[in-house]
Amino acid sequence: MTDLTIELDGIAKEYRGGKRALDGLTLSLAPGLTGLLGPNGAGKSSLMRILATVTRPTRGSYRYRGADALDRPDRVRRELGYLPQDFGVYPNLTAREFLTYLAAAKGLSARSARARTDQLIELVNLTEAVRRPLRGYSGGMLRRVGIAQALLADPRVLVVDEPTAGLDPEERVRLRNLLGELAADRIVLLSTHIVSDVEAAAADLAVLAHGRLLRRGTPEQLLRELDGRVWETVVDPALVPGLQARHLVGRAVRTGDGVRLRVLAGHPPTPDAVPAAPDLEDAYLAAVHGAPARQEALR
Ligand SMILES: Nc1ncnc2c1ncn2[C@@H]1O[C@H](COP(=O)(O)OP(=O)(O)OP(=O)(O)O)[C@@H](O)[C@H]1O
Repeated sequence: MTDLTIELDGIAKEYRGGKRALDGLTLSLAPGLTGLLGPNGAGKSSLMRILATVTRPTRGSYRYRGADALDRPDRVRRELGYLPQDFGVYPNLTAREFLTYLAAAKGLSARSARARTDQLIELVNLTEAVRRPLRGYSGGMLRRVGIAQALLADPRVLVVDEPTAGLDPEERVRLRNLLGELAADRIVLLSTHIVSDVEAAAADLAVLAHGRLLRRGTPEQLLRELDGRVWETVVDPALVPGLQARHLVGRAVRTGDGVRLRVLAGHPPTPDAVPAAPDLEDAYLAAVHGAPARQEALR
């Protein structure tokens, strides 16, 4: 069988009215969990809709398992599960009714629809809630229903758009773990604008902003780019705007004697600044706001 790969090359997406959501994006994906990180409006949903063949790019090529996916979207659809950001359910149906209905709509026979639905309900841990109408489900439970529907046809690729939005911390962790497990033998692409969503689970990160891929690599690679460039300093609140004008300033925490800031800079931003170990929040900030990475890291 052909290797499970996705290759996007020079993908651009312009919407009517001239809005350019993607601007020459090149990205390849292999089995495992890839975290697609980017601020609101970065183009994440546009990219995911293109992958799911819901929309076509204005330019560029999309290959799935080596074959042209834009020519034959049906081949991709058969093997790709997609959870859109605005996934809606029928509130009066139970999870089992809803999933069985969708399975039938996908062409599964009644018997395999029932069997697959039961299997997925167990996989996403909704067994106890399965007899209750969806209107009573929490945000996290509804996302798990969404993941289950994306898995109905046992896809090789799973594309999930901001699945952790609106979830409480416990639900986030559970969903991340589930996606991590599913990525053992699938391509899983998870978009988010929250670094901690992908910090623990994704060994592969892609940072997108303004329709462009700004960084790609393992968390360790992204962190290494910032070695020696992250500082912590405690300053009087009145000095914060001045520092922000000169440097990229990350997290700020009020302390008894001022504000503790993380600052990204090539030299100590204040006389008493101390070096700090870079974390992924810093790396994300640096990527999105264009702090210069060390030259060798960019090659
Ligand atoms: N159907 C559309 N028509 C016109 N503009 C669009 C359309 N869909 C998205 N856009 C615009 O394209 C840009 C990228 O949007 P997209 O939804 O892909 O980004 P995103 O990273 O998913 O952001 P968010 O997290 O806010 O959804 C935004 O400026 C958005 O307003």
